Amino acid sequence: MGYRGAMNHGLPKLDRRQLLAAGAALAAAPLSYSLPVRGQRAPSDPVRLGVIGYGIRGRNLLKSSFLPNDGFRVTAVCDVDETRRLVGKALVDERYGDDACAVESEHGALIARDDVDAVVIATPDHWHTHQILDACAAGKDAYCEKPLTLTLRESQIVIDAVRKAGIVFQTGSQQRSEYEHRFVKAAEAVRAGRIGRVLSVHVGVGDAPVPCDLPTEEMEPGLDWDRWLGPAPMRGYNEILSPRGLHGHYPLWRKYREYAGGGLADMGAHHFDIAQWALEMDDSGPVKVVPPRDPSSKRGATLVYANGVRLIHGGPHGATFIGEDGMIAVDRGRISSIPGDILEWEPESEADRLPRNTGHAANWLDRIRDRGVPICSAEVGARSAAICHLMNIAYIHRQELDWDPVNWRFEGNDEANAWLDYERREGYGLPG
Ligand SMILES: NC(=O)C1=CN([C@@H]2O[C@H](COP(=O)(O)OP(=O)(O)OC[C@H]3O[C@@H](n4cnc5c(N)ncnc54)[C@H](OP(=O)(O)O)[C@@H]3O)[C@@H](O)[C@H]2O)C=CC1
Ligand SMILES: O=C1CO[C@H](CO)[C@@H](O)[C@@H]1O
Repeated sequence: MGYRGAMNHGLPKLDRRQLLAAGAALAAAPLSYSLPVRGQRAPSDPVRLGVIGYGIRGRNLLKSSFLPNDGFRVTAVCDVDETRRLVGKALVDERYGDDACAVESEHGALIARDDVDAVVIATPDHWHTHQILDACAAGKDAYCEKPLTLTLRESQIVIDAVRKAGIVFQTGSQQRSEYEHRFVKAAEAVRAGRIGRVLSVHVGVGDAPVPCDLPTEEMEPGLDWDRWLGPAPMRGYNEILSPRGLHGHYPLWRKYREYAGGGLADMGAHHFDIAQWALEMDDSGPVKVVPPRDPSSKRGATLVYANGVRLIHGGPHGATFIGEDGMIAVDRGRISSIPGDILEWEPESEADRLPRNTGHAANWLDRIRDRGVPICSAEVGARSAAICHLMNIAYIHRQELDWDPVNWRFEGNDEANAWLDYERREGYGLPG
């Protein structure tokens, strides 16, 4: 087909008079008219999903959130490991009673598929930003696991890219939607001043990451190790990073700096996220980074907000809010307060209530349908991840730093601005 035909999109040829008449008719058409997106699909049709990364989280998300929800139809699964993508396909096909689920070994091919409207990204953290940027470039809505990014620079870039692409984006920080809304209740109460002026928030999560020093092991066939590494430095395979077979544990790539932010970011992405929400800092962040006084300490790093509130790494698991008039402690299975009646309260107006979603994936689906903003937008996720990165920088570099959450820079410290990102493998540069 020649160039002219390729641009014709199958429309009948019209002469100038017919074109003018068609233009006038369009101008008179109701403003609510919108062109069909991706074929002729109705808004109520199931959203066709492609899943990138079928590890423990990809599997659990499919089983608990996406396959049971008729608003989604999973059409393709991608994993760098052949066994895993085939097992993913089998799970999907069993659910729908057919053999239709496609498998892809490369996420770009999955994103480009015509039968994929939106993607779920459940790969290790070092891949998130690249896969989000590819979803943005294709204009496909995305749900990406936490921590949304691996570096501060990535956070800034992801916010910008998602905004420009106009995709409906949900970060997988499901504490804002699930766990019987305990975190919603805590955030609502802090925001309403139930503990008085907030003094500090203590977040009990794991350690900062360490450089990867694992020995090289022999690899099973069927794994594209080069793609597993992606932007991270080239190194040999090790089963700790990419366990063989269908494992039932959370792999420990989480511990290593090249791929993740340690235990601190792994659960910190959830609990710092709740702190940011309760402090109404979703579109901003702290302005100071303070390392612990003891240079060998693995707890005590502190971020200070412009209003003086201190966010401290350490304390009971979950998030503990200390205010002038009381405290609230919250984790997935518990919520408590001192005095005890702080939580026996309902917001006075609807404006003070935070949403009680039926589920985190369901919230994404609702917003895909009305093209609204999900509860954990890219900015929310990227800024909560940024808290983890700032905390980790406090442990790794042990310097007091001034942070500018608007311009994403350390103020007056060029050395620190070199820590905004890490050295990526060739071919994995970031835009800008
Ligand atoms: N919100 C929550 O509650 C939870 C969130 N998570 C998050 O989910 C993400 C995944 O974690 P988890 O499932 O534990 O990790 P896993 O290592 O179990 O799963 C990741 C999967 O992605 C595959 N993979 C790696 N690189 C690529 C790539 N470029 N393209 C496609 N597939 C790839 C891996 O392959 P291979 O088989 O070779 O390793 C693996 O199968 C993380 O960001 C984690 O923080 C995790 C648990 C719970
Ligand atoms: O919620 C979660 C449960 O634990 C996992 C392993 O630490 C985390 O990765 C995850 O985000």
